[in-house]
Amino acid sequence: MTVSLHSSLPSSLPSSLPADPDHLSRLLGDGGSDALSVWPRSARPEAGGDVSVGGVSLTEAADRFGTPVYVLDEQEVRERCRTYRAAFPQADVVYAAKAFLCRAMAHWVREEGLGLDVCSAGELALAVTTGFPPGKIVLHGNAKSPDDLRTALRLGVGVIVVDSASEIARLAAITPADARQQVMVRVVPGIAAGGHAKVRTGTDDQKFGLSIPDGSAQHAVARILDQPHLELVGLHCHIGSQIGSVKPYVAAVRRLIGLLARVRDQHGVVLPRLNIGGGHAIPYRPGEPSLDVGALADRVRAELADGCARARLPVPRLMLEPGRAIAGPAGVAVYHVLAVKRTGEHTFVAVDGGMSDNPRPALYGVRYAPRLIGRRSSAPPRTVTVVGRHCEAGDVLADEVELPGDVRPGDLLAVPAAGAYHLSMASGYNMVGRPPVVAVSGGIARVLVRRESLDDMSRRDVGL
Ligand SMILES: Cc1ncc(COP(=O)(O)O)c(C=O)c1O
Ligand SMILES: N[C@@H](CCCC[NH3+])C(=O)O
Repeated sequence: MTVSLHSSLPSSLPSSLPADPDHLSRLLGDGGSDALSVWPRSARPEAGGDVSVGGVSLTEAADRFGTPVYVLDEQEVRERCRTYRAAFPQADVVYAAKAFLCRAMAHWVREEGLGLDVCSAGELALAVTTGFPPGKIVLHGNAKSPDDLRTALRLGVGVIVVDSASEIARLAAITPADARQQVMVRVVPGIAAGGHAKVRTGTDDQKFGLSIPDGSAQHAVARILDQPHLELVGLHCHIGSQIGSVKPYVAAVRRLIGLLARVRDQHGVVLPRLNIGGGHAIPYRPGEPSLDVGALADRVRAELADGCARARLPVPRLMLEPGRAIAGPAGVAVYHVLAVKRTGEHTFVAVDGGMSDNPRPALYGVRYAPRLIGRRSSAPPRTVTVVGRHCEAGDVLADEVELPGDVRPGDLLAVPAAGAYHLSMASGYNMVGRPPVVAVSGGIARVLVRRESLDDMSRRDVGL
């Protein structure tokens, strides 16, 4: 099966709307068929250079909610959840909340049959207080605080993924005598994969997980098996983020099966579950690769079947944790241009957001594809650098992108693929306030998370 999350527009589009990406691009005046490939599939050109998402005009959304504003296409999120469910019908798919979490998001992924991966008491409490079943939640973290662990036990999370030796004793000490907490061990399989050095977590000698070669993973397994109130249900790995190929996952599965076999040989215990984490790549600019979820499902299933047969193990139940690939492509950020500055070599287009709502270009050098919306321009394109409003020269949102040469203050710029790791990593820098999140679906816009106000910020400042 080959299912690409980006390959086509859904067949259920209203017939009055053009369903051919080439046609959409021509209407938008940008020529190539690739131009809309990184937008939510509901994106449509509208009169006067506007674009709608989920049937809602982005220009109107900017007017109504102010800018910067993050627009999240509910159906895109739901369809992405369904793609995973269809590709992995026998597996537990849990959405990695760190990509983006709010109450509505928790509802959507639950309604689509996914579990949730959280990594703090905060993410956990938000999910549970909004009705997410705690048994479908997995708790992660390389340094879980006492509060994280206590909250997880109190609320009854399904699985805690142990990430260090010291965590085992801490967890065992606070697990109630009449309880048995299910745990997995996070293993480092020794595989380098991921879109940037800062997001590669599959190699030894780093802060995440427990190494196989130095014996830490096996040691953790033995210690957990000694704890009467902990039930070891499987192994976990998360090899990195923004991974565009299935090969590293197959290699990771092979190594984890090796460890499952050693656990069986040493302890006589057959672990029933295997969690291969998330990390599936999405394109941020037209032409960039995405991970083929169908191919991943096929190859992982085949490797599990072969590897387990060779090791004479039953095939464990699979778990996976996509974050970015569910939320990322569903989001579009909309900014107003505040200033345009031409220097000797560059044109800087400064917008009313920046690294406080999207730190990713500054952190990983990620490149985005902003576009002018809300008016048509016939001006020839110019290569510009879209920058933010923050007090850093490195506050760049999109380096070296082509925009119409007459881009000017008051214009609107929309940045697609903005749904993951923007607002969840947003900061209070310069006290500009974090932008709102507006859900769009069926022509209706509704605020999910309101804009952070000066009042919100000043209420925390309680000293004199
Ligand atoms: C343990 C774990 N699972 C899942 C994810 C989700 O990753 P992604 O959003 O790249 O799918 C992460 C973040 O990289 C993670 O650390
Ligand atoms: N935050 C990162 C990836 C790390 C994911 C969490 N382990 C990003 O924006 O791409």
